[in-house]
Amino acid sequence: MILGIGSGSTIVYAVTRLAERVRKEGLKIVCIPTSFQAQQLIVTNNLTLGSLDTTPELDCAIDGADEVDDKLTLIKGGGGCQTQEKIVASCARKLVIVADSTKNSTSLGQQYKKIPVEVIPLAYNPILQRITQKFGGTAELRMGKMKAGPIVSDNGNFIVDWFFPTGIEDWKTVNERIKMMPGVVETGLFVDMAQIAYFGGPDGSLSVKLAS
Ligand SMILES: O=C[C@H](O)[C@H](O)[C@H](O)COP(=O)(O)O
Repeated sequence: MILGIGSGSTIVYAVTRLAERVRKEGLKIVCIPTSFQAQQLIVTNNLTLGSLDTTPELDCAIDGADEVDDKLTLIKGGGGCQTQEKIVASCARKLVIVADSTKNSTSLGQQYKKIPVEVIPLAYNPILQRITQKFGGTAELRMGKMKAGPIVSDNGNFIVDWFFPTGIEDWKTVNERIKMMPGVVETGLFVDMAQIAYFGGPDGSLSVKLAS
């Protein structure tokens, strides 16, 4: 199986379990990373590392999410990895989301208040202005906590966080319009990409949401 490996804190649990099964059951799995973190995760768990250069068609990708609505529209990119995550997910026949129950919502904005957008550094200020002029809300350049200056993505770009207003329903159109702005590399909006989401509860319970 060719499997995309997502980024973030939740995917770590899935990869640990996957590595256990590969060891015990001798599963043959090639893992395609979605970030530097995912690559390290694959290597440190002794899984087989692949790339889109050699395997551009994936059976499945597993990833976390910052919020999942009832249509399985996702907000991703809390860790700034949405561009590679979306590329890998777009190459996979199936996208499976693993998250804790706080990420589960009926409509976006109930849990997570912003859409991360990866941008070419030169364009960050015009993009901050265009997004808020077109759609409202506020937007800011993501700054480092330990690093002085802006966060730089794995692709060498900046991240703009758009704190969107309430009431937006047509996320597909919003996503397309933001993507058309010169300098935008990728948004953290994943529309019609995930087929299934698993949510773990604090008591060990599991709930599942399927794309309609
Ligand atoms: O950029 C980061 C990714 O999109 C993550 O998958 C997302 O932020 C969820 O991360 P976590 O599992 O840490 O909540």
